[in-house]
Amino acid sequence: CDAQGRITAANDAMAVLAGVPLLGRPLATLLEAGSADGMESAHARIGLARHEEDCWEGVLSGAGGAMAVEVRSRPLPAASGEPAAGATFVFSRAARGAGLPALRGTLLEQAAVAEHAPVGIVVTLPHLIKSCNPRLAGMFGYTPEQMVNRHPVEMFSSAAQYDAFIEEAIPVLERGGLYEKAEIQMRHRDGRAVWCRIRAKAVDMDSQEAGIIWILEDVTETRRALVEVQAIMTNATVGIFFSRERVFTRCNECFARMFGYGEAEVLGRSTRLLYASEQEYVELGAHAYGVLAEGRSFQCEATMLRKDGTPMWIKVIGYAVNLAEGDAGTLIWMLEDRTRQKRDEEALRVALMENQAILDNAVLGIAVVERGRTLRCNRKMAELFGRDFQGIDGARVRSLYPDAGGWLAARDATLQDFEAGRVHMAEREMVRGDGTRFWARLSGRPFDLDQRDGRSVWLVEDVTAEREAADALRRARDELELRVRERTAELQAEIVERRQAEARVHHMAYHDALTGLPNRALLAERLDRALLAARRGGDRLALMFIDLDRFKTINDSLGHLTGDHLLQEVAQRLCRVVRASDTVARLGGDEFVVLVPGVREPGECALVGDKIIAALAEPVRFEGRSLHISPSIGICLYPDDGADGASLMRHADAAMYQAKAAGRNNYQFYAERMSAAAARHFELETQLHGALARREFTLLFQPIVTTRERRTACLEVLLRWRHPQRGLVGPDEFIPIIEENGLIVPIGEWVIRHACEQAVAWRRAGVRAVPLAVNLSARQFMQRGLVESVRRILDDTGIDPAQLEFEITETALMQHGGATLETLAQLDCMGIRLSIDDFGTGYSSLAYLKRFPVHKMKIDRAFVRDLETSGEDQAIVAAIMALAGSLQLAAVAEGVENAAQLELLRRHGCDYAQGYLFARPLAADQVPLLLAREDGAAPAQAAAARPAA
Ligand SMILES: Nc1nc2c(ncn2[C@@H]2O[C@@H]3COP(=O)(O)O[C@H]4[C@@H](O)[C@H](n5cnc6c(=O)[nH]c(N)nc65)O[C@@H]4COP(=O)(O)O[C@H]3[C@H]2O)c(=O)[nH]1
Repeated sequence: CDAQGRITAANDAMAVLAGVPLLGRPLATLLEAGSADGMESAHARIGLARHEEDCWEGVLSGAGGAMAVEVRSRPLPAASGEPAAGATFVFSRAARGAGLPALRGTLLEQAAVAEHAPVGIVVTLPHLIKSCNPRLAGMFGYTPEQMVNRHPVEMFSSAAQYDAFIEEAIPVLERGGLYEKAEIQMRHRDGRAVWCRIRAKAVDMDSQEAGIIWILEDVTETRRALVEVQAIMTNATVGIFFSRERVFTRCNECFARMFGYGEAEVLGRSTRLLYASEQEYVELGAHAYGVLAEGRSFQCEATMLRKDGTPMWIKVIGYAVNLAEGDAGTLIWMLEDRTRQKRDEEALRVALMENQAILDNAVLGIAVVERGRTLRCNRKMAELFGRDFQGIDGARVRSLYPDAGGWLAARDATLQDFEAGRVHMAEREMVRGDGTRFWARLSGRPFDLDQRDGRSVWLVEDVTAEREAADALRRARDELELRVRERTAELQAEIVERRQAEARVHHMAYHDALTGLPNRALLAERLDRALLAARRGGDRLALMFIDLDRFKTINDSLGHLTGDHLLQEVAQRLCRVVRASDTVARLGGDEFVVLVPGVREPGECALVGDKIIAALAEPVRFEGRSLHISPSIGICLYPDDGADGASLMRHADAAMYQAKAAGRNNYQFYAERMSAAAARHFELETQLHGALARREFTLLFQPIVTTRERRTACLEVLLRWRHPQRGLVGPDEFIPIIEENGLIVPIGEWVIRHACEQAVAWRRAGVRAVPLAVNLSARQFMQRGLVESVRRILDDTGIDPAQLEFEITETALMQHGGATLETLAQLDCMGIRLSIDDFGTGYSSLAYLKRFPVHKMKIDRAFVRDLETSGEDQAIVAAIMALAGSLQLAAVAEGVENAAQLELLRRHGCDYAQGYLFARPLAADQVPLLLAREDGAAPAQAAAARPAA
């Protein structure tokens, strides 16, 4: 027995005594309780007999029944202080009285044992089977009777094998020893192999006839099982090892490979070498043995070490082979290297954890949806929808939409995309748990594109703020665009305005503000261009200088408004009569210029001149008045009259003055001599300015006489300019100039004053009182302060207003209608007489004439000059006389130079006449002489008749 009391070896006699398999069996189980003190008793005895032999009696309960035995025990040697490794026990039947009955009893017992022994027992004589028990006969397919006297060789595979066996066994047996063979292949009657373990002993060393007793144990099955186990062990893909008391007893190749040990390297060593620490070793052992002791298999996973120290994750399964043997039993361990799986699992676990972490920390809502329900979603999703995790998990997707319409639209669009194998992306309005809405950007895709109605994963992002920001941005952009558009429009308007302003400025710079006609600057440009073209083309061009006759009078008397209107009208008419290629320009005042390029011959210019005169002949109607205007036109030609613009302008101007001198309302072509006249004109104009102050003016007096008596009825006051170099200058030469430049007003006033003073002087000198007729130019007449000025002169001089007459030309009278009437009325009121000068040259309105408080009309010299030869003039004179008669006006004929004229005038009933026939204009000192002559009296003192001034 070993230290635990298990039988480790037994001899055949013992086997016969016991009649049961002994190996591994606790010895105590053979000893009847009470009689042999059981196992404890055996142990105790082994312990007591640690170092000494013992002898005791007990009862052996074997297969054949209870048997009194005497037991001698002897401990196996052990190191000092160590418990015994085991003990040998020698059982012998207790000698309870010797004698035949006892022997017979013994034989019977032995026979019974043999009969029931589970092992084969055979007694052989040399080469002959003497007897055998049924077990043995059965093992080889015979009955015991058939076995007796057979040659043992029949149980061997071959004679040679038999011989070798005998040769091996007999020497041992002959020495009295116990022959043992663990395994030998023998032959069944039917030829199949029977594997046996054999033990043999000579029955009696001294008697060969006693034979040899062989005990054969059929180990065929055991062996097959062992082979099978070995095959399993060899081919297993898991590591397998057997242990006993935590010591390796066996291991397979796989185990050796797994742990890096050679197979033989581990056998006999403690399984501790598999563990990293003592603690792990102890803990796993404690745990495993607890489970195994209950008859259950033990399973666990543990870290174990390879030989080289690398750890492995091992799945461990342990079985106890023989529970009855307790801790000393054999354990089978199967070890599976799950390191890689473990690693994979760990990686998977980490991946899952990472996934979870990603899901949990994702800034997007993430949900897995199947059949309209959320299967799973992350924390952000719950946050987005304001619903707890449980609430949203498994929620109907429909409930995340504010209404059925929104949900159906989303669902249909999703299906469409999924069916087309596309990811569905959209922004939709969704609803939170509390009912509030928000805009979400959704991105969904099916897990498996082949199963479109299967699971899908959705990413959800709250884009409300983003949309609001985008909206705000859009609005801001729209607003900005609007502002930009507005500003652009403003800028464009500004640019247009600026351009217009520039154009206006440009226009203003080059055009006359009143009429819109080109001004002097533009005219100069165009003239230069036209000259260039004419020079190149060898053409002629004409420059026509137009001055409006008596315009200044109209302007001063009727106001600028009327003057402006008149100028505008003239401008329009001029434009109408010229060609588009011609230029009509206004130089200022009443001066216009027409530039006519491409003139072939001077006759063309005459045609233009006629057209202009005709166009202006038509009166201009303005504020109830008919304004009569006429032009004086000077024409010059390039290259005939000048080669450059300046000289052409000068010459046209000169021609214009010539036209004025020629009685106005006509045109004159430039001639060389005109330049001299014009030069003279300018010279006079300059010199006239200081003439009054220099007392260069003087008055002449021309009598107006009665046609019958030729007696002076009146004296016309005629102005002369005593020019320092030129001598006396006639009014026809300078009156137009001072009318133009306005000096007529102060000079005219001087004339009235001086005439009155002269009249007073004559009065004082006793000269006959003859009324003085003073010419009033239109401009003078229309001057606002005229009446006051005359009144002042009357007051200052003390002249009798009845001694004063004013002569006003017909044209001047007719031009100014209502205002004229008022002035005339005021003068009439003051007692001053009025006469119409140059009657017949203007366009008198009878209606006006009737209303004017005039007393005389003077028949223009033009009608008198050829009176005696011109029937036409006579008819005119007759008509004027008839008119004067019907208006009860006195008529005065001017320019009567001969008696025939006088005669005719008389005949026509003209009472008064003026002309060289009677007297030329006289100096003041000659008047008293004339009057005295007429009166037939001595003339008054001329010196005394000079006015005081
Ligand atoms: N050939 C010819 N001429 C004759 C004859 N009898 C008189 N005359 C001229 O005829 C003009 C008559 O004066 P008017 O018709 O009022 O024409 C005047 C008058 O309209 C104007 N005038 C003269 N003095 C003044 C004045 O003090 N003030 C204004 N406003 N005009 C004046 O100047 C015009 C010319 O004056 P005058 O040169 O002095 O010329 C005078 C006179 O010398 C004649 O038989 N034959």
